[in-house]
Amino acid sequence: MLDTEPDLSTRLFSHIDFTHGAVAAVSGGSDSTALLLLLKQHLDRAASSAKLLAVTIDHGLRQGSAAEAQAVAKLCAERGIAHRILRWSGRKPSTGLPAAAREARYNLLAEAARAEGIGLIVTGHTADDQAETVLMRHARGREPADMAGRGLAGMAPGTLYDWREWIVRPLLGMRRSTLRDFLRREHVGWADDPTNIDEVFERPRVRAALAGESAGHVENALRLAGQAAVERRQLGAGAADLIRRFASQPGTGLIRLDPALLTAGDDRAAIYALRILLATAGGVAFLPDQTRSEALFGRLKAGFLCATLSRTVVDFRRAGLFLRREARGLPPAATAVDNTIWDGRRHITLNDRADALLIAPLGATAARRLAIDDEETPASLMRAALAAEPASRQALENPGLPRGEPGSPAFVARPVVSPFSHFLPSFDLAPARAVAELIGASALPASPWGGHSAD
Ligand SMILES: Nc1ncnc2c1ncn2[C@@H]1O[C@H](COP(=O)(O)OP(=O)(O)OP(=O)(O)O)[C@@H](O)[C@H]1O
Repeated sequence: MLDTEPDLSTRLFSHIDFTHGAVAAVSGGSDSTALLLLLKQHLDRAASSAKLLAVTIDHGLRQGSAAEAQAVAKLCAERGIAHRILRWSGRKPSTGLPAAAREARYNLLAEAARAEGIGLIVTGHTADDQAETVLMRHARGREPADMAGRGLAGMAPGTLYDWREWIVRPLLGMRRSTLRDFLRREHVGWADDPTNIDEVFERPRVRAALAGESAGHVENALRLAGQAAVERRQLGAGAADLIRRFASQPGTGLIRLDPALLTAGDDRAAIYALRILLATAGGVAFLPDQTRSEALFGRLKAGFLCATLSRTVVDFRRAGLFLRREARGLPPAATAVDNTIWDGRRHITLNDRADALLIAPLGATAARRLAIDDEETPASLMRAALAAEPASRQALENPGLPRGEPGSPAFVARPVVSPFSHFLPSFDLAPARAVAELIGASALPASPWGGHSAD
């Protein structure tokens, strides 16, 4: 081994907090195999008590995947690394297979981490993957105004999964060729996934195109991503600041924006804040379209209105600018499932698991019976927001039960920051934190970078 290699693993991992261990996602390809060996080297030297679990997902999608997983198991056994193979046993869709496989993979990795009390998953995404991602997004050119600030930032160094586990990508600044050189020196082989060169798919096409370009082409793409990431973080910090200064929550499900937001002076950040709040109030995973959000912002500047965007009613009147979930398209009454998200907005925790509990929107009739004692906010708005909150059917039908708030003692409905509750790229930490504080969502888990800021 070259003398420089301990420096390499220190450089890659020393800013990450491994106190609570790590799951290494190892497919058996060159990148994640190198990731595993470099991480093991680092932990042996710097954090020998930290738990390391390598996990390989066998998607069962091509011949040979089980053998590749076994090869990783063998390598791990030789190196004294705990390893698990997890199979994707769910239904395989006929369209959108790569996305479904990715979703299943992250879910299995997160479950494995949770089972071991580990809050950190590391993946082997490289600078080459980053360049491909940026070029693909560039080529698609969707929503140019938005992509300039967000999508072109590429993959974030970290992503919070389900508001719980951090997925960290320590190799994002490393070229694949460097990692392969490392493996060759270590005399460790790797598997080549044939789908990586199957040009039916977009990523392999971009990969092949990049292989024919000079190194400068990749560097340009990475520089572009770096600049876009800085812009995205700045925009997020600006939006977070505006949310803290101008947004409040007068009642459950109701967000009030001080109209001074419209003239605060930073329209880009205000529109970004508005988009995040619209998605949150509506329980939508994606931010509303940039162009429509800009148009809405322009109309708000012009005066009072009532409009709907992203399943959210935007009601601007003398008393203020209010956002709430529209009444249309709420989930029908259904048996509550513990630890699930209701309507994209509320995390449901059941207190009493013995009984089948029916949850339905509270509805306008029941909301009308609730006592509202808020002098500043129109009671009709408070009630309209409460009508879209989850309530147990039992509580609704039993007039003897106490009123005042929807819900029931049988479950807790905790707000979630909808656009970031499943995947929160570290670029967007600041606005996610500001919205979580605003709506009373759970606090974010500690950052994997400890005192360093790599987000
Ligand atoms: N079968 C697998 N088992 C475990 N980890 C995997 C598997 N496939 C991919 N990974 C992890 O994901 C990283 C990226 O892999 P790859 O680029 O093939 O996936 P991707 O579909 O682009 O993933 P992503 O959606 O996260 O970008 C790998 O370096 C590895 O850490």
